[in-house]
Amino acid sequence: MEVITSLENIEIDSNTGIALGSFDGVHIGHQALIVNLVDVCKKSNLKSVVYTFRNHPRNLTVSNGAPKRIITDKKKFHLLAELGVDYTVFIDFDDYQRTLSPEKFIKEILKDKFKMSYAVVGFNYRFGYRAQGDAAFLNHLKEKYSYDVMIVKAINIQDEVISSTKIREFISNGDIGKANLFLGRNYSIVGNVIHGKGLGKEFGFPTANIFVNKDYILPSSGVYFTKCIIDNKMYYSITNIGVNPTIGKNPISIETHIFKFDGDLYGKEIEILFFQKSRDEMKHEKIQDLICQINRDVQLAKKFFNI
Ligand SMILES: Cc1cc2nc3c(=O)[nH]c(=O)nc-3n(C[C@H](O)[C@H](O)[C@H](O)COP(=O)(O)O)c2cc1C
Ligand SMILES: Nc1ncnc2c1ncn2[C@@H]1O[C@H](COP(=O)(O)OP(=O)(O)OP(=O)(O)O)[C@@H](O)[C@H]1O
Repeated sequence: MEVITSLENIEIDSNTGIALGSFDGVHIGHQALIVNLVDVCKKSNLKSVVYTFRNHPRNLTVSNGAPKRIITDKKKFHLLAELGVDYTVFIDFDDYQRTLSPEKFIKEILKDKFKMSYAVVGFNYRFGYRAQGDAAFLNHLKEKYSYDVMIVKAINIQDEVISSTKIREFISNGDIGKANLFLGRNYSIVGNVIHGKGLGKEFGFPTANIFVNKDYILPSSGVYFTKCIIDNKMYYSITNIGVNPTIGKNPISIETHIFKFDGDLYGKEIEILFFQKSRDEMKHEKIQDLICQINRDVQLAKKFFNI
């Protein structure tokens, strides 16, 4: 899959089918839409394109700004490539994009630059200046600009429409089961290992502390059953997210105790896959109580993973 970062000199050697949206999380609804896109493109000899933005459009359009992100750009590209997408457009949502009328967006970008013959959008997709365009409008102009439109109906799980917004809520409430169900895979955090307080080793539970930038949504503070991917190898682990109240006043940290691992991880990128929340973070009276509790946490994780 090729990532297109500028609208200048686009060189795609055939007409295209284009899916439109932010696709944060690439959840089950997004996946269904993209499977349809790739399928229709294969049948009609078109290149498949996902048209998305580097920054969330709500950055420029609403006062409380963009929502926190679920996945990294790298992970998004990886998932889209796995689904068979040929090109992902990944450009800045700037004033030019923001002020384009829906019709101009169709003509000047989708038709003139990408030779679009098929548009694939969800039931609730909106686009163009002040979100004036929607799926029905895209349909309305299809003869004028000669393209077809597929409007994907709402994909639900347990009578709830899947959306990135709901998944962010599940994650921040620690409802990992629901987040995983809607994502169609384990929710995960990717980040580089940084230095922590250096106390974990003393307690007998060394932890890899992960740096995550503040643009990302985080699970509620507490202890989670997790697995870690390090250099393409999977390990069982247990992860604490919180301010470590037993130890004093600390900024929020994400730290993972990895089972059967004792290598040096500083500076390395690791991925933590979340399975279930076990408990909330607590302030213990004594350090010894915290150590006993972590021991119990580890036993529960081993039981959970059947190891
Ligand atoms: C499984 C697990 C559970 C934890 N639970 C708590 C907790 O309930 N309360 C708390 O203050 N700290 C908790 N911690 C965080 C420890 O205080 C932390 O690992 C220790 O301070 C070492 O931090 P460091 O990696 O920055 O050296 C937990 C850590 C782990 C790995
Ligand atoms: N559950 C769903 N079923 C079908 N299509 C969907 C679903 N969710 C999103 N889509 C479609 O996928 C494309 C990308 O949508 P978008 O990135 O806005 O996702 P979203 O989950 O609705 O996000 P948010 O909750 O942040 O608004 C759009 O065309 C949208 O209509």
